[in-house]
Amino acid sequence: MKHEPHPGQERPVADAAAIHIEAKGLNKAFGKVKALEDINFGIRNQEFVSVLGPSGCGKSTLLRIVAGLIPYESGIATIKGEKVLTPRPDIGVVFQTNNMLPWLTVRGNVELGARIRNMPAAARDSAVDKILEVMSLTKFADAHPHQLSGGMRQRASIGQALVLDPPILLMDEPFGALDALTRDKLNVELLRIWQEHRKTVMLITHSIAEAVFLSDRVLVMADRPGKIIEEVVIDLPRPRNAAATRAMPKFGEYVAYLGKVMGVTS
Ligand SMILES: Nc1ncnc2c1ncn2[C@@H]1O[C@H](COP(=O)(O)OP(=O)(O)OP(=O)(O)O)[C@@H](O)[C@H]1O
Repeated sequence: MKHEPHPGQERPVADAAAIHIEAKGLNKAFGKVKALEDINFGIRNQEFVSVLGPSGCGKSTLLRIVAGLIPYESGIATIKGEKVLTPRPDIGVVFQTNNMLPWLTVRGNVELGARIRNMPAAARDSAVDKILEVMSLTKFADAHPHQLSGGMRQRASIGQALVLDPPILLMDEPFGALDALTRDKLNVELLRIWQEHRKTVMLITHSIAEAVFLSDRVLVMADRPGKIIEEVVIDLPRPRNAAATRAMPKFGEYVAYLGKVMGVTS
């Protein structure tokens, strides 16, 4: 695997080269189904890495292992050098179907993590206000989930994950259930948040264009058993802008190359 720094990548903080998320020789089976075999990768502090692959290749399994949500058989997964055993407060997780409780308002849902961690009320209120603003949900703070559009619900889910300001964000197809236009808009919002707050991000996606637009690096998985078969450094300049970045010839070249690797284009 290639972990050396690459051109076009700004590293503003001193420990930016530190590996935040790492897997070495990771294996996972569900009964006779070998979901993951010999997975090796590292994600650096503040790096944005996407994982692409066909349905069933083990992407969600990998993310859940890194999140400390499911056990694994052999090899090791680490966060900041510590073996992953259980969920950690320095990791925010966003899933495809949102985790919002229907009887709570948007504010009530977004502040859940802060309440569970016993954040003092004043700090909690100001953290939630800030997140609602960042996610453009201030006007909907008192609405209930069923009153929101799909895109707004996913923004609220991202808000839930961000409220404790975790340095690491794991996202499992967060925009998979949305229409293409809403998805493009949320891609731009996610990029803005990442550019402002610089988190270490692992994003699972089925969209090649989404992966190229957002990422510093893309890992491609194949199935049966789930393996990483390719790693592509996305050397597009940052900050990225939807129209300008997508119009770059290099953007099209990355999309075409990844399509070829995944067998979706000839
Ligand atoms: N709890 C489970 N019990 C049994 N088998 C499972 C379980 N979770 C996942 N699997 C199997 O492990 C393999 C990998 O599943 P996983 O959900 O990680 O794939 P994925 O790449 O995320 O798929 P998708 O893109 O469709 O979400 C599949 O064959 C799946 O059927």
